[in-house]
Amino acid sequence: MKFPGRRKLKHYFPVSQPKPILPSIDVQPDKDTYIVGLDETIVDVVANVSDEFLSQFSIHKGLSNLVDTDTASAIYRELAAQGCISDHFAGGTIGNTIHNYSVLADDKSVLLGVMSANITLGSPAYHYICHTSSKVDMNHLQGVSGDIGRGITLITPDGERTFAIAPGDMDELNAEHIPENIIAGSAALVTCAYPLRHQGKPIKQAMLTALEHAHQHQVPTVLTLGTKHLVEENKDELLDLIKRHVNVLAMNELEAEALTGLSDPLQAADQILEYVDIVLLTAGPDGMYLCGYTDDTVKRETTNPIKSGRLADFNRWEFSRPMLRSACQNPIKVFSHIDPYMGGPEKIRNTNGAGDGALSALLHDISANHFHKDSLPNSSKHAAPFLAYSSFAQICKYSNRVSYEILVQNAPRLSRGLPEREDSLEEAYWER
Ligand SMILES: Nc1ncnc2c1ncn2[C@@H]1O[C@H](COP(=O)(O)OP(=O)(O)OP(=O)(O)O)[C@@H](O)[C@H]1O
Ligand SMILES: Nc1nc2c(ncn2[C@@H]2O[C@H](CO)[C@@H](O)[C@H]2O)c(=O)[nH]1
Repeated sequence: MKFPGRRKLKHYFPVSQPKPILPSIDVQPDKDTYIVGLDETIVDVVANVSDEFLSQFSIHKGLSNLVDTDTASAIYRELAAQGCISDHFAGGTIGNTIHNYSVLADDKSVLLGVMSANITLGSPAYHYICHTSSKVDMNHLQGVSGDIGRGITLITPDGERTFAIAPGDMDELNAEHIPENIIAGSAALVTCAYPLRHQGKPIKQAMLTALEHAHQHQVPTVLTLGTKHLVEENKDELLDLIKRHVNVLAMNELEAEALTGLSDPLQAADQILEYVDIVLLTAGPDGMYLCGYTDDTVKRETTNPIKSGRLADFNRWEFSRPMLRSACQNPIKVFSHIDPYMGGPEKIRNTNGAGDGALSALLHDISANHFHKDSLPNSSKHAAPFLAYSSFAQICKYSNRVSYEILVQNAPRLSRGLPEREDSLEEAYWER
């Protein structure tokens, strides 16, 4: 397990202070630290198109649109005819998140979902496996006779990404295929709201079963909202699911507004904290918010400049570490915000996966805490039952840095981890 590291506020990078030494003799190698992700298995077919192309096929810009096989084939034919397909990547919002987690933590994650039982060269399943980290354990996938999903990812000239999803067999995951013991031993279970839009498909029950197992075994549950119209269309069901089963909720500002009716991210996060323990809210060029709870007795005041928005002095306690609300005797709400790292890349060609990247950093911090607690249960770091290894402010910096990396790489999955120390930072920073 690689640790998330410390980052200076100025650049949000790791600094050179010595890292805590972890015990080497008493680490039990057979005691894995891992997270579990449940997803619709999707391969992204990436193409650059005009805004008119989206209108031609009645595709809503910026959203994830479900399309039938005929429409997907027609779009694909048109893209091939125009010669604008630029790549095939493994995708799926949770597939991306756990791949990135495994790259950042240099450690194992387990993917639950379906996979074509017979994989031929060049098929969607083939591309999925080729582009997934070898640290993602795929031994618990359920075999299906058909194809996994295809997510035609249409990038418009402004860098915005829009999906046309042809589901294939991606929603055929059965509840009987969910391994309770694997979930029970994990540091967190992460899944997304997308299965809710496939009423009548087995994946929805599989997801609920996985969440119930996690809940039963006190494994933190993490849900990402996916896309705005999914939230609008399934709001009541989603809220019910969130209140019953979810500890950490991740979303962008549009999804937060769809859920709460509040366009101000801080106010939306404040309301969502009535249902969950941690909110990760990304807001594109406005950066991101990480909000949650800590106990009044262990709260820590920030030394960063105090910020005010719709909530006054909202980041005052951002140096505190997250806790479950139910683990606090006197819970207080904590809010942290960060602007995009270095103002964001100079040119953004494609924003696909920036939010997934932020979530993978938060998961890394949660699992590092789990690992540290297993290894050194008497450490002062565990004087209270914290949910994460670092403070809200520190996790914000880490998540933001990972989002930046996704944006500059122009791909939703990290091809390498972050450097421990970025020595050339000063030159790179001032040269711009
Ligand atoms: N235009 C931008 N300029 C600077 N930074 C950006 C921009 N867009 C995104 N970012 C960075 O990436 C993070 C996540 O972006 P965003 O809110 O767009 O995620 P998202 O909509 O959930 O993306 P996805 O669903 O594709 O993963 C932001 O918090 C910010 O740090
Ligand atoms: N699981 C799932 N992922 C999706 C869907 N639509 C888009 N995505 C993924 O979202 C990722 C970006 O966040 C892309 O890599 C897409 O594959 C969907 O309907 N289900």
